[in-house]
Amino acid sequence: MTDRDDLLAEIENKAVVHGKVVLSSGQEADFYLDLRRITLDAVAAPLVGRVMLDLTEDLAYDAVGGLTLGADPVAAAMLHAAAARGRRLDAFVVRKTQKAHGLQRRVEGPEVKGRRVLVLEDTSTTGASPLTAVEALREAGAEVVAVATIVDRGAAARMAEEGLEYRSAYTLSDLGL
Ligand SMILES: O=P(O)(O)OC[C@H]1O[C@H](OP(=O)(O)OP(=O)(O)O)[C@H](O)[C@@H]1O
Ligand SMILES: O=C(O)c1cc(=O)[nH]c(=O)[nH]1
Repeated sequence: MTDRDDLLAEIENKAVVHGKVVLSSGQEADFYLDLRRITLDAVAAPLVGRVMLDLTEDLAYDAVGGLTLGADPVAAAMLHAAAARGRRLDAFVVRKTQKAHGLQRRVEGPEVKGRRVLVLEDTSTTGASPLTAVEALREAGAEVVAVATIVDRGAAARMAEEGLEYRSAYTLSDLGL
């Protein structure tokens, strides 16, 4: 079994919830993928880090993150998996709105200005969330090299429209959904 196989089994066993739900976009669906049950799980999170590093190993970037909250533990998992491989990889968090006090930053963590960054998601349906992150990162002076998600629910066309390189570790068909 590879990390990719092991993570797929973890997602199938722990994250798939059947039943009517309203999604972030307002669309209705018959199932939900609660990837937080994966990215915050002691067994699955280390797999997330390695699988997402493997998925993007041909891309040149040195910081990862995305729109809080779904992207945050994915970024942390990649940071730690990279460190275990002897690679330095920073993480960042894109706030949904700019902080009004303190340093009033929208992108938190080590400075991203002038750096090549990978935008992350746990799952993408319309792609609105990673596009919000892309916009904030470009405003902060970062160069976005690609968007990567654990499970794609249908955002590939939107990403292509925006001219963004897009990777997903799994699609719904991998999950039999
Ligand atoms: O591709 P999209 O249409 O943007 O939908 C997917 C987004 O929805 C979920 O987050 P949610 O908006 O529920 O917020 P959260 O991360 O704060 O839980 C998920 O973590 C993605 O970020
Ligand atoms: O589109 C969404 O909001 C969404 C779908 C899904 O399966 N899981 C999730 O966390 N968000």
